[in-house]
Amino acid sequence: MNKPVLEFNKVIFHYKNSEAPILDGIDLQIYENEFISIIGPSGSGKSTIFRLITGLEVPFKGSILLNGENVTNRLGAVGYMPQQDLLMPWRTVLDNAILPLEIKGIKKEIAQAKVRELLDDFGLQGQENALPGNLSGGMRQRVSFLRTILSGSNILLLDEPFSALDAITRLTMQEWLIEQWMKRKKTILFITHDVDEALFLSDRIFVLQQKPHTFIQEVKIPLGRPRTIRDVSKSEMVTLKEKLIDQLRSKVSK
Ligand SMILES: Nc1ncnc2c1ncn2[C@@H]1O[C@H](COP(=O)(O)OP(=O)(O)OP(=O)(O)O)[C@@H](O)[C@H]1O
Repeated sequence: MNKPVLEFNKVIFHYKNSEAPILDGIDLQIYENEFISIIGPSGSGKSTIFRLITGLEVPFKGSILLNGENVTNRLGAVGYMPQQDLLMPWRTVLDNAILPLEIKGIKKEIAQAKVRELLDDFGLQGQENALPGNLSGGMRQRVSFLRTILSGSNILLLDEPFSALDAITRLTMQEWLIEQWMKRKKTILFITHDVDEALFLSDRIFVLQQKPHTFIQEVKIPLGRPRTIRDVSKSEMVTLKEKLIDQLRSKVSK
């Protein structure tokens, strides 16, 4: 960990059609190769933070720096993977995956060759001509992640990517994601409602409190890497989990 790749400096934000502030002077630093999860009750502002990072929304005051620069159009500068995979049902795996390269104007054959190199790593070997409707949920999310990686950005925003998967597939996908993250040296911001998932994956967890947020509470995960799912059952992790659940529950009941 060294230089911040993403910084919020005193960011104040409310939606145009509402006076109610969501962020009220937030400072954040996210470092190279970090894995950060964001948890918080529904409506607490997790997706709003992603919308600000991508530039879909603009701070009322303050600045957001990406790789040290105050770029106004950040949409193409970060990789964004939405909750729904948004794969085009009429396009094959290969042709869905090449989309970010096509948008950049790269020739179809060159883009396809680049995707083919990655199919093995993404567990999609032999599936390149399959249509999304014939893939399992886990495979669809791997195609979607492959597309996000091909954005070429060092910062990836993943919005609850595994929430629709069954428990076993979800665990396999979490382990696979960590492998890919370590191999590709990306910085990941990951929204989840699942405390276990956040504990297993993250270096730090941002816990969203009551709106408006004047600061964001963060929890450092006391586990090294590589880690296994069993590490999350260690007594210190169980205590941390209970603390996080209590905090989230108290916010919901307020
Ligand atoms: N386009 C919008 N215009 C006005 N208010 C909005 C808009 N989008 C979201 N909000 C409000 O901003 C607040 C934060 O919403 P946001 O979607 O960021 O929450 P979230 O934590 O991602 O919720 P969830 O977990 O349900 O996805 C909510 O009160 C929501 O109603």
